[in-house]
Amino acid sequence: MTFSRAIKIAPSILSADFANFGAECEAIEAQGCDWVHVDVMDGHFVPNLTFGPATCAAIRKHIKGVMDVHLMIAPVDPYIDAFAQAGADVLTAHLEAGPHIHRTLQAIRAHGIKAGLALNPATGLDSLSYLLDMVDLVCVMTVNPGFGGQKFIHSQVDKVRALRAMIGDRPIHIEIDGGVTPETAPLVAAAGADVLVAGSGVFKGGSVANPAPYGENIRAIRAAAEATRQA
Ligand SMILES: O=C(CO)[C@H](O)[C@H](O)COP(=O)(O)O
Ligand SMILES: [Fe+2]
Repeated sequence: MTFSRAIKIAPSILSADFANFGAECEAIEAQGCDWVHVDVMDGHFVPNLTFGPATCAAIRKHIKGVMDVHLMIAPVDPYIDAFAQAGADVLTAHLEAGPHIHRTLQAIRAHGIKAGLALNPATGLDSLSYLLDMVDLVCVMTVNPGFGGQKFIHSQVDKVRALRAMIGDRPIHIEIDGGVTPETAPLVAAAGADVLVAGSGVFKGGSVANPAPYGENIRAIRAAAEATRQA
């Protein structure tokens, strides 16, 4: 993975057909997405359950590009090895998921993959200043984690702007997760985000049998984000 601040669209398969993940991943890649975002939920850290490392390993075989795994689980440390071995290119843990996030990030990087740090909407940037040499991606949650299809939380745009200033020239991605649409994408892109996760915003209107809407949705989000970058 070479580092670039170009806009990347990362569809969240939380909004895909759960009985058809392989074909869904192939469809969104064929329709022009950049990364595939995989949401792991444990029913404890967040009030919803999805799947574990075996499903991630199965999905991996159907993704040619970057598999971006978002762990919404606590504790997280006992599962880092399993998700790394499942083929994650980026493995993201939550700052709020345990008392030893520095150790968690070390454990992810020990696998030679990118370490991501996710922040809930109510979490500030203070602790991050001590972790900047340990992260390859910071994920700003623009919804409370746990469900797709929620409304974008506008207070997070200022956080993205402050994060952009804090990161400076370091090769760290800023990822936005939750409520991304052609209306909200320009706000976060202008503030400095480069990875835009979108679940409902990409999958709406389409299916494996009719994937063209996936491409239209991806292009609409990308165009809106890129327009504000150039403005
Ligand atoms: O991590 C997540 C939820 O916790 C999902 O990635 C996120 O919600 C994407 O879904 P949508 O674009 O529909 O908001
Ligand atoms: Fe996510």
